[in-house]
Amino acid sequence: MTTDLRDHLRAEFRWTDPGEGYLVSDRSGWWRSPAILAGLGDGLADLFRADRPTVVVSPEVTGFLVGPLVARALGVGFVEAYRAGARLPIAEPMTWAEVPSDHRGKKQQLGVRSHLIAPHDRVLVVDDWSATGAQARALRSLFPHNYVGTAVIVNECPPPVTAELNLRALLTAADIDPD
Ligand SMILES: O=P(O)(O)OC[C@H]1O[C@H](OP(=O)(O)OP(=O)(O)O)[C@H](O)[C@@H]1O
Repeated sequence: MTTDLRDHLRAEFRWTDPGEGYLVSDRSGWWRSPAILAGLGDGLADLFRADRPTVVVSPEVTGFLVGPLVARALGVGFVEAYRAGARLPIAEPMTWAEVPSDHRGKKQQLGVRSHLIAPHDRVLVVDDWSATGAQARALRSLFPHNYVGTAVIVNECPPPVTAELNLRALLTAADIDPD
């Protein structure tokens, strides 16, 4: 099944050329595909099932789409990690982490509602993509003793970052190479 899922992910991914000297990823075909949507939760969950996560945490906004699929596949709950300044302030107490510099070189803050992660929780971070590992590293810093690893669809991080963050992925950069 995972081989099928990987094939579908490769087939439905596009690079878009906005004409400004760089390509941008178009991941919308993944969500539009019934086969991918049906298989993605289990596909990503299987990367960490043996580690027995008890909760999934994902950064907005695409993580809010992928994370719940994985949580459902694992039979656990889901916690949103919000980007500071992206919306009206959240009323409940939050714990914030600095995101030193993401793949666009922009500083950000990611926060979760403080009461949602318990001391015994085993936290799996889920996202669609890891470019530099900045989101995963920031989230790990919020619960360093609870962090199990990060599951993503595409991992572009170099091996030392992949190992440091225990990143596991369905595709590598080579799978979606535009050349
Ligand atoms: O490994 P990093 O360097 O942290 O980069 C990975 C992040 O980049 C993308 O988010 P993007 O900023 O494109 O926002 P999106 O969630 O709105 O797609 C992706 O969804 C990850 O959250």
